Amino acid sequence: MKAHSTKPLPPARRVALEALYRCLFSKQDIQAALDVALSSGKIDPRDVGLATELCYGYLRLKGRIEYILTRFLQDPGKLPPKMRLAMGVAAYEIIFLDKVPAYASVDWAVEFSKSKPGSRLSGLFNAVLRRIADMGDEAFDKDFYRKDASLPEFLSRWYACPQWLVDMWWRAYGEERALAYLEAQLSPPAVGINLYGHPEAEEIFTELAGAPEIIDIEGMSFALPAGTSFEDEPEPPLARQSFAAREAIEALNPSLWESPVWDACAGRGGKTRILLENGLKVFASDPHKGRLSALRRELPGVETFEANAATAIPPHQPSTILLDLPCSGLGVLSRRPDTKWKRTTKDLDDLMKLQSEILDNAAHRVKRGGKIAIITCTLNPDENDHLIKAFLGHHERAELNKEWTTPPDSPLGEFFYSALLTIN
Ligand SMILES: C[S@@+](CC[C@H](N)C(=O)[O-])C[C@H]1O[C@@H](n2cnc3c(N)ncnc32)[C@H](O)[C@@H]1O
Repeated sequence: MKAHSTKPLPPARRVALEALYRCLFSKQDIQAALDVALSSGKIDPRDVGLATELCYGYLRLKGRIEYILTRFLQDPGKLPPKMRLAMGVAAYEIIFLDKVPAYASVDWAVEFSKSKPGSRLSGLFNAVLRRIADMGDEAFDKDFYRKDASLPEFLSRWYACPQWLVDMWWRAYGEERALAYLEAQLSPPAVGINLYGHPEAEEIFTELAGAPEIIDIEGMSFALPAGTSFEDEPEPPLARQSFAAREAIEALNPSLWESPVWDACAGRGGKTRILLENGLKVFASDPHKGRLSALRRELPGVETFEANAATAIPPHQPSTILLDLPCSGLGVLSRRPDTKWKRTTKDLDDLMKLQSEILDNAAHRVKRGGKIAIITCTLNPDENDHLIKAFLGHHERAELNKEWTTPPDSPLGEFFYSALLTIN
């Protein structure tokens, strides 16, 4: 007799599995995938919270969980992808979510396994998930992950990162920094908020300055500890803004830049805000229509146009160009943990090529004696200092004024690189 599930999945698990499937198999960004999955019906706010936690938590720890599954399953690769994902999410709940009793996780996952007609997976799900529930502290014991492993293999399992990334960080940054980066990407980052344009910004800042939970304040931005949640999502004129990104641009002293500034990879305008806050006159462009419309909504006074910065001729000659470059995002895995499962080394090569084309075009467009500011949110020397070094190698008129990187022990949990050049 065929086993068929009749019980629908509980809402948070339905949303999480749909979002994770879209994210991992249709390559959608996790937040976009989650927004789509959440839009399919009215969902209790507690379920929204649990679905979000399952998506981000699972993606942060997916490598560790998959290793655990290989220890209890003869051939996890034989499970259909949706089933393997469901087993992984249930395992994540059992190991990492104290507030969900293990039997509840086993229950929904076993029920879900019956939805594949004729597969007889329920016995397997039951057996594997019960063994995981019996692991107790062993799941948090590093020795469990060392079995038959070289050091890089162990690090890849424990820090839930693909091995090419572990190898690259170790090679490029050395043991101490690589371990700091690996550790940081396992937890959510600090929460950053920007108040530019808020009519009561001054009062709010005076109140906030003494608040014990504030990690840092600068200009119109402040950072709160990871996991800080709000009853309602901040709305304009409040905006979420990575405080580490702010530090990267502030390190280049934007208050001393000359206007007009062309923000040539402006996206939704996160950095545009900081430029405006520094009293600069800005015009902004990006090839992505949706992001540019968000910028227009949030910062209506800014002149914008759609453009590829590798080839565009801007409508005015800029004195300064800000290049918040499209990059591999390996410095912000704490915020976007799906990136580590999707990036390939081929992507890194393609991005480097685009970055150097953008940089070359900027060198031709900026006025003589003007500046180019570069920012990336990645930890990959080829997209950071090596990119700049190669640029300086074939642009005689270019001069490096400053380079900056988020310190590895930053409490913000995100890592940026920035550099300032003068084109003489
Ligand atoms: C790191 S994000 C920018 C974030 C934005 N500056 C902010 O602070 O909100 C990189 C941006 O580069 C844009 N981009 C991608 N390819 C580009 C290209 N060829 N020329 C210009 N921008 C590009 C992406 O659409 C994305 O918005």
